Amino acid sequence: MIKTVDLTKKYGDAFAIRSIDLDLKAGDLFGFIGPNGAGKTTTMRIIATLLEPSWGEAYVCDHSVHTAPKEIRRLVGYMPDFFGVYDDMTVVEYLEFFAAAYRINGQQRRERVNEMLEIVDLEFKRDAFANTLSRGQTQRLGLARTLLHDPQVLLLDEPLSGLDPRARIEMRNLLRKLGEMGKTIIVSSHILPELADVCNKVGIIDRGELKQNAEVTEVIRMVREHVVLVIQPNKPEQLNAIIDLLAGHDKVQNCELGDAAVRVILKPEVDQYSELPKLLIENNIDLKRFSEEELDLESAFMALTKGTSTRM
Ligand SMILES: Nc1ncnc2c1ncn2[C@@H]1O[C@H](COP(=O)(O)OP(=O)(O)OP(=O)(O)O)[C@@H](O)[C@H]1O
Repeated sequence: MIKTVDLTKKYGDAFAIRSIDLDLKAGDLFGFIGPNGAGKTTTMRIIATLLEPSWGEAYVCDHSVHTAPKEIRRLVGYMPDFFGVYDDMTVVEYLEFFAAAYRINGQQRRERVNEMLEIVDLEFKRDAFANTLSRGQTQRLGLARTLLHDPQVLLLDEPLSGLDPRARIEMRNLLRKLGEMGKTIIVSSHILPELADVCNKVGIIDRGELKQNAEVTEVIRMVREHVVLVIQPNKPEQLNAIIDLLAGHDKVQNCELGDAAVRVILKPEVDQYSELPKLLIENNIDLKRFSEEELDLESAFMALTKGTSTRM
């Protein structure tokens, strides 16, 4: 769906981006994370055919930005980080104006605009002046505008920035919904946790270079060399008995006593451990919880990118 090869943009002697390789499939939701000035906007503007690379290639659905920019523009919806709304237009008029620019006319235009308002949950503001919307509502209006021509690919530059926590949750849910609709989405942010639970792939860009680019599940796997079990008995007085039973086991590296549970770190490469719960039950441990500890994406990335810019 989106592919870039050795994509590079220089301004004078300075590299805005350097040799960026991306490969995104239909339905991918790619979190493009990096500090201010890292090169996110530059990359997205090149894919959107708004900026020419110094060298390298970018393809959308196998169309090259060099040879088929018109085709790409039909396939891509780009939402810049800042965009203006017109003072004297209502929400509906604003969307109708842009729908007309996409040559969507008549009854189809009205239907399309209504559909977009429903997707971004702005029907209740349809007759409000666009410049009276909150920041979150304005971002959703921008997204509705970006979706008007039903693009397969969405490039969203910092859609969560400046939103309050509630608006952020709403926008994240909206991103999920668009992912479920099968769109391929690149969404940028300078804050990792904002995107951690929405995306299936994540890349970290820093000073123009892509430092990490992987499936979210892969990142977690790379970081997690050891399976960590969380074992909680119904009766806290059995915590020590759990440690006594497991500490010397040949699959167990270490046990840590917590307030209500024991964390059991297995030896590297051990991922089969069915004998452990059996052992506990045979020794009359009354188990409330026996599960693998979940690792969140932020911790995973922090572990992987030690030494990367601290500006994030
Ligand atoms: N027209 C330009 N002339 C010179 N340098 C530029 C130009 N546009 C961008 N740059 C530089 O290229 C680098 C990448 O900028 P870019 O806007 O892509 O970063 P970004 O990751 O999108 O940052 P932000 O989150 O602040 O938008 C920056 O160092 C920026 O100063």
